[in-house]
Amino acid sequence: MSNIANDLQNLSINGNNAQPQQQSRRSYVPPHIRTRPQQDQQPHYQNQYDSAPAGNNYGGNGGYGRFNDNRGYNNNGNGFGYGNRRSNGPRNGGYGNNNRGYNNRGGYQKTGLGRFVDGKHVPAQRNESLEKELFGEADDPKFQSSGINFDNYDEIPVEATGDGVPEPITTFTAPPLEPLLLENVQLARFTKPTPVQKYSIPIVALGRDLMACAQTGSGKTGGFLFPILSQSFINGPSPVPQATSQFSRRKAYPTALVLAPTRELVSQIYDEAKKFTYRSWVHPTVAYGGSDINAQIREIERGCDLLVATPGRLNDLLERGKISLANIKYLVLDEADRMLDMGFEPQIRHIVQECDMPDVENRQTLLFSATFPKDIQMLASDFLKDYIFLSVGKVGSTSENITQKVLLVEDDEKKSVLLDILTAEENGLTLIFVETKRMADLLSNFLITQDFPATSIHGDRSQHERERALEYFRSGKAPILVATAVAARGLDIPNVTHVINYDLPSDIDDYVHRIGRTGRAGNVGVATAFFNRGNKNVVKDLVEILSEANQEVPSFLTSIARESSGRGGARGGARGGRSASTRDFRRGGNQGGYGNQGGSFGGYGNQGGSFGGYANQGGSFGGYGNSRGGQGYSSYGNQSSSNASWW
Ligand SMILES: Nc1ncnc2c1ncn2[C@@H]1O[C@H](COP(=O)(O)OP(=O)(O)OP(=O)(O)O)[C@@H](O)[C@H]1O
Repeated sequence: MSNIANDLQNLSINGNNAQPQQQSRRSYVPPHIRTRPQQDQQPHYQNQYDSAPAGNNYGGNGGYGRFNDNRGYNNNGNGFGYGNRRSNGPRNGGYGNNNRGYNNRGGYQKTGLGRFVDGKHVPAQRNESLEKELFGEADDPKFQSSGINFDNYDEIPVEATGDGVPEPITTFTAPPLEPLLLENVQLARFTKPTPVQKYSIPIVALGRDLMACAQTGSGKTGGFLFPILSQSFINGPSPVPQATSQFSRRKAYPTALVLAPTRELVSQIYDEAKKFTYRSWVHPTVAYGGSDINAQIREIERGCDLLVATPGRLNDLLERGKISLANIKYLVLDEADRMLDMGFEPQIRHIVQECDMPDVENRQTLLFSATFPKDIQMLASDFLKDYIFLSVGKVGSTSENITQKVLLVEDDEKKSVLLDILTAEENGLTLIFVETKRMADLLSNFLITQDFPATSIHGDRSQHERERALEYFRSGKAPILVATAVAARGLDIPNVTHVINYDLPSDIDDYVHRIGRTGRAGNVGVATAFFNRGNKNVVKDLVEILSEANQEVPSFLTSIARESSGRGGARGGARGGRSASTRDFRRGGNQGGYGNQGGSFGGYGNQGGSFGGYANQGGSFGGYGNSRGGQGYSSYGNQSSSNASWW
């Protein structure tokens, strides 16, 4: 075995054993804390545990934004934060004393934070090294740069439905964007908005709720970050409720909450948030499971205006009283269809409806995804008020920047076909999706023994191993990553040139998200799927997806699709078929389909009743209501929660 293969084998599976001793003894440091410049960490640590230094010691620290503000800590007179609390010193400030909430709280400022003074946003000084860290330099391969087809996004038809849809913007300008946000967008080298951004910016500025569906890799993250940050920079922080106890003083009151399904995705959104909040008063924070909660709590206590979190970890923080949602103005569900399917829906409902978040009328709710099955759209209406539905291209469609190939490969031939493909690969990163965690391990080990530099990511690996696998993949040290569905959504890794569906997923929407890891930001990519009769359940949808994106549909696929619909048994799109979920469900003209949807939902719960069965069950909206509360729905829930464990 080659050296690199040896190396990678050590890294690949259960890498703990293979770790050099020295490294394994080091305690785990979450990635968002790892990259913090040294000068940042030191004062904070002291500040938190030692007795507080005099306020003005900090005042001189250029670049620390609010420290220089006489109205901030210094003015409150009590020195800083926690040290002070411990020593029971007089604690002035407190919450609600002024409108700058967090300024009174911590004692620590991250480099580059600005202030909001007398109704005006005062950005912090520029900081060259931080800028370089956040935005890189032109052509830096670590950062995704837009590809040759970026301008083609303009040709994708956009449909915005709902009352009073505002005109989209066509360029990034201030106004309507707040000037600092515009500067940060320029630092990120974004020259013009993608379609979803063109619409979301004025929609959010108008105070409207939004359900936005746009193709993978077409800038949805900016689609929610830009308008929320722009509005926040303009409006400043909300006053923080008066503290009722010593403990509640340490609670964070974020203005914006972004929820996403995986740890890696929240981490990535947080990195984006760091770029676009650069020099602003908005302090982004991240919280996700699998890493030290106390470190996250300390971060949160330093200030948390925009929180990016996975639902499980957020619930934990809410239970511990570390976060209050009472000040939330903006709630975002990224990958919203996943967040509202039965794996996550109870947790989301708890966070949104059973804690202290303002109700739907008193917050703005933004849902984003590349896919929005109709049943999920219906469920989502519970969380939205008079919203605008935005679809860029056909809902759930794939980007034409991805060349899709489907090969007929029997299970026992998969390994050898895969080796052929990988041998022919020249450069770029290859992401291989399998259905089970076990298979992810087996296949990555197999590839390593064949001298292919591979690693794997799945839910049974520790957070440390998951992050290391991604890091090795991103950097090209292990240009082959074998993954379960945990890597299917949202991840934005530059230079992924090939996605291989070694095992096809059973839900076509998962296919859409998986192949969307390539062909992003106007770049091109290839997606290859291994198909055999075991995948009949997705054949119809697959044919539809390929045709919609002007891809070649192999003849074997058409005939298997014909066979399947002839028998009436195999139908893709477990939740109503693609044709039933391609637009705003509120739009009339297909009430019948709506009824059918209800039926099919129940059918799905029953795990694959025949098409005839669906038709019989459907036909009324009441059917949907019944299935939601009844057998069908809970079966569906089980299915999805098991999803969470197999990814
Ligand atoms: N206006 C823009 N100009 C250039 N690049 C952009 C622009 N907006 C976003 N990008 C880049 O496009 C890439 C994809 O964006 P993003 O991750 O937001 O896609 P997405 O639509 O959320 O995809 P997914 O559905 O997979 O989550 C990112 O690298 C992002 O930096």
